[in-house]
Amino acid sequence: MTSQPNPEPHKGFGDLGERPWKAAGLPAHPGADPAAYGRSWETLANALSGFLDALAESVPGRETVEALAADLTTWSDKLKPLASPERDRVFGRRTDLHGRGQSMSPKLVVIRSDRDSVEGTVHFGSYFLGGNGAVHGGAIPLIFDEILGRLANSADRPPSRTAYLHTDFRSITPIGPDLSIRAWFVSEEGRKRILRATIHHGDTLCAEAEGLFVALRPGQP
Ligand SMILES: CCCCCCCC/C=C\CCCCCCCC(=O)SCCNC(=O)CCNC(=O)[C@H](O)C(C)(C)COP(=O)(O)OP(=O)(O)OC[C@H]1O[C@@H](n2cnc3c(N)ncnc32)[C@H](O)[C@@H]1OP(=O)(O)O
Repeated sequence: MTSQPNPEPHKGFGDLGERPWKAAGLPAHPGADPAAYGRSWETLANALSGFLDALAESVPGRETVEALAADLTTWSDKLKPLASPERDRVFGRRTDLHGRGQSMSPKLVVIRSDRDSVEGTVHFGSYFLGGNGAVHGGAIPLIFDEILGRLANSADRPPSRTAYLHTDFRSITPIGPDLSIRAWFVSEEGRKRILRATIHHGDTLCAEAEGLFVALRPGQP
């Protein structure tokens, strides 16, 4: 399987657009216009991730904790009235940005992608600490589902969902450094797409995964 690298690899990588909703038989929906935000949504997503890392690392005094809780509550109260249906939301839907404009999984920086494979870097901040400098064992399948799921749904393929995701933890995945991440198609037969991925720190294999993604039948959520 060979194809040309995408010159702007993160732009639209795994962008499902309206396909999931169409597959589920829902009408097209305008959604939020990413262009309306300029770079500000990216700045917000970076600030949010940076905040979570700083909070995870800090040992603040009681006054700071109380002030922070009050500030966060003020922002939640401002945002709650702006809640919108899933298809209109921006958080996690900005596939034109590295990291999709969200903080739930670490930022995936796509360096190269084509129809059947993708390569990039991932960096786990302190927010994703399990213990003793190693990434939490649940955060690793999270980034594997992200990269495999996006690749499985790339290049105008009909939307699919993860049926299984098998992860092998080969050595600790360190918090802090940029790690190399790679994913590729193994096979694509009927509705079944099998893909694999690896995470390396330098030459050390940290973790590897295999996922089965099954294309949704019409009306499947
Ligand atoms: C659509 C996405 C919408 C997102 C839109 C937002 C845009 C944001 C942009 C970017 C996002 C980033 C990207 C992330 C992507 C992440 C994706 C996920 O994590 S999805 C959440 C976790 N997964 C579930 O919740 C699935 C729950 N399970 C199901 O819904 C069904 O089980 C499903 C659809 C997977 C299959 O069910 P059946 O009834 O349609 O099909 P059957 O007949 O069971 O299976 C078909 C074939 O697959 C095999 N199969 C199914 N499950 C298997 C398994 N666990 N192990 C082995 N084989 C399995 C079967 O044996 C069968 O094979 P034979 O045709 O007989 O050869």
